[in-house]
Amino acid sequence: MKEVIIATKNPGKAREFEHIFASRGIMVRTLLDFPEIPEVEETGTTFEENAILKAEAVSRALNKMVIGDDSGLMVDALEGRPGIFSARYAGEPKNDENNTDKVLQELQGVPEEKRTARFYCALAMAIPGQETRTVSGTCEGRILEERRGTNGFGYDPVFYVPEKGSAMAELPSEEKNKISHRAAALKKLESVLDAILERAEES
Ligand SMILES: O=P(O)(O)OP(=O)(O)OP(=O)(O)OC[C@H]1O[C@@H](n2cnc3c(O)ncnc32)[C@H](O)[C@@H]1O
Ligand SMILES: [Mg+2]
Repeated sequence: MKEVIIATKNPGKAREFEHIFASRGIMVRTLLDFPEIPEVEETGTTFEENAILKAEAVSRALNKMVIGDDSGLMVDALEGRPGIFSARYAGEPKNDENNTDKVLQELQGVPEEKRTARFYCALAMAIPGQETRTVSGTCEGRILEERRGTNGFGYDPVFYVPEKGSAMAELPSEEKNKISHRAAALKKLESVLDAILERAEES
């Protein structure tokens, strides 16, 4: 069976990649399957740099093709924060609940029309002996005043998706996976990825 390795320890992301790839008959493995690989330090100054750091470190460790995902929430009224610091916005250790509370607090009193935001996802594909490629995708929305829904992960309960009329966390995973920043980025990797997986299966 075709297989793709994603350099993530985030179970929410892992689930999404599993769903997206399962529909195409591809099995996903993540760092949750390789507990011996240490967490990669995200020292980059952009989503792309961090995605590359994760993909290349794990690709070197396993000598295989690996995809890294660095993503986050950018809120206009907060000048793009939490941005690349989305995972640790409320401090260490990272905690989705506290991060979401912090964004809600910072936006207290900000009217609906000024609560615009977007999710951003950078993906890096590292292949041994080749130059790493990056792609990105976004998903536009705005920040709600309180949580809605229990699906998804991270900031999904406070992220309203106008085209769906619901919070991201109210959408079933099939719906999120059609419109998400992650799905948009992955679509741009599709053709390259298919070619690589075909070749891997033949050899
Ligand atoms: O680095 P890895 O191991 O992949 O896991 P992480 O959780 O640290 O992931 P990031 O460094 O990319 O940080 C992304 C943060 O942005 C948030 N985020 C990313 N994608 C999201 C999504 O689809 N829905 C909600 N929140 C998301 C999420 O809360 C993460 O903590
Ligand atoms: Mg991280």
